[in-house]
Amino acid sequence: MAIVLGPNQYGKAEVRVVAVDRSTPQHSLVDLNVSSALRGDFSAAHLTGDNAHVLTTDAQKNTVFAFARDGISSPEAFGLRLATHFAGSYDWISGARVELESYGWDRIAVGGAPHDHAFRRAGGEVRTAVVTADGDDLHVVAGLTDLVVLKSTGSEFWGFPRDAYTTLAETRERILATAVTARWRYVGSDLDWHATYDTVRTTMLEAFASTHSLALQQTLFAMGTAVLETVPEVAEVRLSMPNKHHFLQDLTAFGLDNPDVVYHADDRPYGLIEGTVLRDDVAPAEVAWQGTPGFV
Ligand SMILES: O=c1[nH]c(=O)c2[nH]c(=O)[nH]c2[nH]1
Repeated sequence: MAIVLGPNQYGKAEVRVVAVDRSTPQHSLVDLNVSSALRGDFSAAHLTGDNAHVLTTDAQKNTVFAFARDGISSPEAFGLRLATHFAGSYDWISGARVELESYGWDRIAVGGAPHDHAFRRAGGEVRTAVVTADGDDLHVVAGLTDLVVLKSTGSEFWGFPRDAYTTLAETRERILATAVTARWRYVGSDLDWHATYDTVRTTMLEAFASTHSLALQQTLFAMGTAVLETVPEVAEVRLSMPNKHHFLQDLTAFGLDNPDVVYHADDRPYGLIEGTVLRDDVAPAEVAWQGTPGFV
């Protein structure tokens, strides 16, 4: 029996970088959380503490700030620049994974006009990107987290089996609410990242709204399908959608009826519906997802 080093990667996690564009009186800013991880032959550092192959995590952090000096056009483009730089920097580095979160800032309206240099953090939703350089291959997975949506009708749930522990009543009318976490993998690494992101996000929202839902699972598949039908550059969509239950509150103790008016928004437990929707003619690329924890 021998004990050997298995797969490994290392880098700097959660570099918080804010880049301000002051080139016109109307400033704009990009606010990112960037994590880099290098892959390659780092066995000596692990086995003997020989750091000759270790491009320091401190240098990786510095690279993020230095590259930001040139401006950040999009999380995807910035991630591609970093990943190709790291993967090409030494011959023992075979690849790099760069994960980015992008926090939105909206202009504060003053007297109804958008202010030039005062901003309000946009809602809880976060745009994400994961760029992986694997040898000469580049993979871009874009995404979002915490896109919270609700439908006040157009959702039913019935027809499920009733075992000894099933107490849930069938319903033809319920609130459907979820916080979408989605990641989608692009084929190609030279897209209009902002426009494509906006199209995917809008398509998911429209599919959520317009699908008459018989299950959150059906809504998930409809959302993924709509994205693949609308954006040919997307190869697969992975979705994680908690079922944010809204239970009709019993008001009979107060002599009141409740004809689908008053609900208890329960925060936990929640159903967790997760799935992948993909084209069957596109080659899988598991390396694009390596290091991304959880279902998506
Ligand atoms: O859309 C739903 N899917 C389920 O799998 C499920 N299970 C449950 O209790 N309620 C729901 N709703």
